[in-house]
Amino acid sequence: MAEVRLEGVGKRFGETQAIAGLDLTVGDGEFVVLLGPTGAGKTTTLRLVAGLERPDEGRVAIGGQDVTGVAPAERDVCFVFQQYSLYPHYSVYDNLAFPLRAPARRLPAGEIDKRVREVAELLRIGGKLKNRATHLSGGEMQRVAIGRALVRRPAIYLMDEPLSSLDAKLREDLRIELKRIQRDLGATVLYVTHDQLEAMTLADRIGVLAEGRLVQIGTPRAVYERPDSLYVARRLGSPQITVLPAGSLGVTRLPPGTDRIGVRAEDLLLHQPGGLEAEALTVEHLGVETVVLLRVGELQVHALLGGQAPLQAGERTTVAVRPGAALAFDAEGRRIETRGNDETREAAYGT
Ligand SMILES: Nc1ncnc2c1ncn2[C@@H]1O[C@H](COP(=O)(O)OP(=O)(O)OP(=O)(O)O)[C@@H](O)[C@H]1O
Repeated sequence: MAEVRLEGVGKRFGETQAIAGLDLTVGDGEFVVLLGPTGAGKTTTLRLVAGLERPDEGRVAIGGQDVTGVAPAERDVCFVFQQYSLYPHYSVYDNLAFPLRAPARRLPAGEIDKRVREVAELLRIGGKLKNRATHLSGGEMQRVAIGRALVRRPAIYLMDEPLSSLDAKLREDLRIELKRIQRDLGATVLYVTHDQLEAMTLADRIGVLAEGRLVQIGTPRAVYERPDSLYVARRLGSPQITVLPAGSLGVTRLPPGTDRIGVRAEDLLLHQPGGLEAEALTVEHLGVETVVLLRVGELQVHALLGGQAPLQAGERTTVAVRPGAALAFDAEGRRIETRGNDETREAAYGT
């Protein structure tokens, strides 16, 4: 595995500046997830690393070697796409073995067999090795597609929403497996997803893209708790952060220049003596937590309560923001950091 570095990379398609001034390093053995809305440049970033696109400016280095002008086949990368691309007439075994049988690799048959069986076990398709690829469920096919990448040991795995075509349960299982496998192999991964749960749980660092620019990169916790901007704050958190004019919801201790506040759903406390009058508009019981949409005067805010909260739609309650938990943003949507604020926040969470 190896470090991958993009320096000052720009890529334009006609009028569209898909990527601009991108500096990004994925450390050796690191799992970096790219997040961003559609068209932000996530796939283009992967394609630039793979060599499927040439940058207009800047350079790409893999393991310290400048590969900007190197053809995809000569780059030591492995791409996993959203949709499985298998050889339909081959068995699962042969699909998995295929990348290892390339003449250039010159791997002994015993070594190929060992790797295929190891990866098949990891992905729990060991019992299906003799099946034709077409005689598998969609989830099994995608496991084989991921397996075809994992049998190799490239400098970096590039994964473009590899789990998005799977059902929720399988997605969760494979997410956990993928993280374990990545740790075991010490693999370097650059991964694209729209799924913030995947981003939060898989990533060592999350990079947030906006219109081809990397607007923030950091650990999932740092990006969630200390987003640089409203744009980033809105990318993580379910339900989404509520953004309100400064002075809303009784939050008064705010730094100078605060234009809007952001309140995470888990930072709203219900049944608070002295809190603001509120009405529950909808109550969603999700098992481990309950999502409540509250009307507070003219405003609507989402609250997230632990467990099965004994609250019903139409019920009245009182609400307050956890002291120090509101995020402050200026008129341009940049977060204003104040020591006092962050200390209070830490005190509020006991961290
Ligand atoms: N081959 C191409 N020709 C023209 N425009 C392109 C091409 N590839 C990408 N683009 C444009 O570049 C921008 C970035 O595209 P990209 O596919 O990287 O976004 P993305 O963040 O991966 O989006 P999504 O989440 O929808 O996959 C978009 O505006 C897209 O329309």
